[in-house]
This record gives sequence, C-alpha cells and structure tokens, in this order.
Amino acid sequence: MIQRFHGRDLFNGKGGSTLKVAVVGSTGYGSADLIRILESHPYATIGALITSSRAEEPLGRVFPHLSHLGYSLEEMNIERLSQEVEAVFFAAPPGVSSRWVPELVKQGLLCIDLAGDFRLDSDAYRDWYGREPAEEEWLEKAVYGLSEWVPHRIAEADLIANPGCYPTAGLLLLLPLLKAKAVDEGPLFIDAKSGVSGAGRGLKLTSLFCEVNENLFPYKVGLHQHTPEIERYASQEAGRRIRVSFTPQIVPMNRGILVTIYAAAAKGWNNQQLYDLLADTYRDAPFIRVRPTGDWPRTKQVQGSNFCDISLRRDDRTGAVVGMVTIDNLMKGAAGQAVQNLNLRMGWPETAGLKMGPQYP
Ligand SMILES: NC(=O)C1=CN([C@@H]2O[C@H](COP(=O)(O)OP(=O)(O)OC[C@H]3O[C@@H](n4cnc5c(N)ncnc54)[C@H](OP(=O)(O)O)[C@@H]3O)[C@@H](O)[C@H]2O)C=CC1
Ligand SMILES: CC(=O)N[C@@H](CCC(=O)OP(=O)(O)O)C(=O)O
Repeated sequence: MIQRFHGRDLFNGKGGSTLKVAVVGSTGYGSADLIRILESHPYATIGALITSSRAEEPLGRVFPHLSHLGYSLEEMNIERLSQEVEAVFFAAPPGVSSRWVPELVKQGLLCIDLAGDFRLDSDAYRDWYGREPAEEEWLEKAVYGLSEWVPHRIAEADLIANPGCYPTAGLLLLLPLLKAKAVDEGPLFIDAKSGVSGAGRGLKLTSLFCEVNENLFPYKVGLHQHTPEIERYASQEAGRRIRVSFTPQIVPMNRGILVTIYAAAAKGWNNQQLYDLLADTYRDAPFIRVRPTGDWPRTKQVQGSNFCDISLRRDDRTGAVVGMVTIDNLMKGAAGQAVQNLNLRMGWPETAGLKMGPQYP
C-alpha cells in the first residue's frame, strides 16, 4: 500500500512493503511503548533505535522485557537515518527534537515529536520551558496532533507536535464544551492526577518508591508547562481567550491519568444535552469512549491501551459541570497517540497497531 502526499512518496521503498521508522530516545518509557506498538503494527517496522547514551548496546540490555527483539541501539547519524527510514519519532526531553527536526524534514522524513518543542509559540515556550524555542518557521510548520480534532491537518503534516499527556486528556473533554459554548467563560479548573511513569525513566527524587508509595502530592501548581498548551488550543477552539487553573498531582501508580475539570454550565444546558454533545462529537472516534453519567472512568479501564474514557455530570444544585477523563499517559498521552497520528498521516486505518485492549485487572 503506497500513500502519496504533496506529490511526494513517503513510502519510497526503504522498508519494502512497510514504512520504516526510527525512534529517538530509545532508552525511555515513551520509546518502550513505541517499540511495543510498532512491533505489531501491520504497515510500519522499526528501522533504527537512536540513543544518546547507549549506542551499540542490544535493546534487551536496556529493556530486558524486550530482549526477544534483535535490535541494537545506535547513535544519531542524519545521513544514515535519512537513507534507512521514512519517519522518526522523538521521545526525548525538550530541546532534542528542535535540534534535529529541521534537517530531517528537509531530507524528506516525517517527524513526530512527543516532547513539547513544537506545541507552543516562541514566547510561551521560552517562558514555560525556560529554553530557547525552535525557529519560527518550524513552529509554524508543526501541526498540533490532537488526533480526533484535526485529522485532516495531521494527514498533510511533515512535522507533528504530539500533545502533552495532561493536555490530551483535558482538551478532549474541554474542546467540545467550549466549541458549543456549553460552559461559561471565566477560569476553568483542572485537577489532574498522574502515575509516576509520566515523569520518565530518569532518576528523580519524586519518582522514588519511598516518596510515592502510600503518598499523593501536588507539584508545579499553577506553574506546569502544560498550562499554556491547554490554554492555547482551548482558546483557538473557543474563539476567545481561555484561562485554566491547573493542578497536577502524582499518585502511586505506574501508569494512568485522571483529569477532573470543573466549570459553570452555560444557561440552557442540561445533563442530557451535555452528554449528547460529547457522544455526538466522538461518535466516529474509535478511541474515545463516552460513558453515561455516573459511570465514572477509572484509570485501570484504559491501562495499556489507546482509549480515552470520558464522563460528566451537571450538578443541578450548583450549576457546575464536573467532567472526568482517563487515559494511559504513555499510550493516548504519548506513544499511542503518536502512532495514531502516523496512521492518520499515512492514510492507514486509525487503529492500525493500536487494537490492543486495556490490561485488566
Ligand atoms: N512519560 C510520559 O507519560 C510522557 C512523556 N512525554 C514526553 O515524551 C518525551 C519522552 O518521555 P519519556 O520517555 O517518559 O522520558 P524518559 O526520561 O523515560 O526518556 C527520555 C529519553 O531521552 C533520551 N535523552 C535524555 N536526555 C537526552 C539528551 N540530553 N539528549 C538526547 N537524548 C536524551 C534518553 O534516551 P537515550 O539515552 O537512549 O538517548 C532518555 O531515555 C519527553 O519529552 C516527555 O516529556 C509526553 C507525554 C507523556
Ligand atoms: C508525572 C510527571 O512528572 N509528568 C510530567 C509530564 C511531562 C511531560 O510530558 O512533559 P512535556 O509534555 O512538557 O514534554 C510533568 O508533569 O512534567
């Protein structure tokens, strides 16, 4: 199956009948899930696993659970990469993708970035990430890859900025409400809880067993770098400036995000109408499961899958809308959505490689 976009053949034969892809940041958690997904993808195969720290080591030494795969890690070499693969996933910290993406895209490779380098405008990136942004030209070129909202734009993109984990969950609930003007203007309150893998595989004090076990704690309250990302894309959809008050917290789980959003219902919207709005919006979205009011989502019900479960209730006593969303931070929040975006870009079925159900219990 060969897909052509912009008159350019992305499937140029490097992988035979499949698209060859590379993963950058191969020793991290995001990469582990990318590799897991890609190994059973019907149209994509792994062409290179790029590392900045463990070149020439077998994958099985980095991830023993993947030792049945025969890959070795290699260091970045643009020339070799552009001959060997057609697409590159960046699963590395901020600052890495913006260094390599321009050259790779110029060489004709599709780039999908799991980090935040291409999600914000330059001022916001500087302010919230405390680093120099990518060049304006590349920020403009990037398409924000919230798969369900802009599939046609993703299908044409050469550079896809995969959304952050919290923004994915928050926006999938907020955007329909804002677009339909079903909630009032004014600050929106987002309470978010994440499993520890959200912080990556690197050594961090707040990821240590003794710190997280039997514990639950907030961090970066009002200061989290996903705040401007949520505000930017919520404002675009609402057609007005949206402000969010965002409180992330760590819970003692490996995976999973539960986001709770509090807003005031706009006049005239009852519970059934709000539910219908979500159900209609996501009627054809294979990964979004809108649950009836009262059937609140739980993180375990999406664990290991690309599903996003959503539910809400309009509290008639207060007029507040309480909405809840769960995703697996490493799947719909990172690697899963990145592959969903690859599928959209290539014109493949959106669920290709992503049909695994949640792992339960
Ligand atoms: N964890 C999550 O739930 C989510 C993560 N993200 C984002 O995805 C990206 C990857 O996250 P995750 O896999 O969790 O992170 P990890 O910390 O687990 O892995 C990141 C990998 O990046 C590479 N790396 C680290 N420092 C550098 C450097 N200075 N230069 C080049 N490469 C470096 C390392 O791989 P190597 O040594 O092989 O180069 C490292 O293992 C991050 O930007 C993260 O913010 C987005 C959504 C959710
Ligand atoms: C639990 C936890 O620590 N989560 C991370 C998620 C960060 C992330 O994914 O960062 P970018 O989207 O900015 O790349 C955090 O809150 O910083």
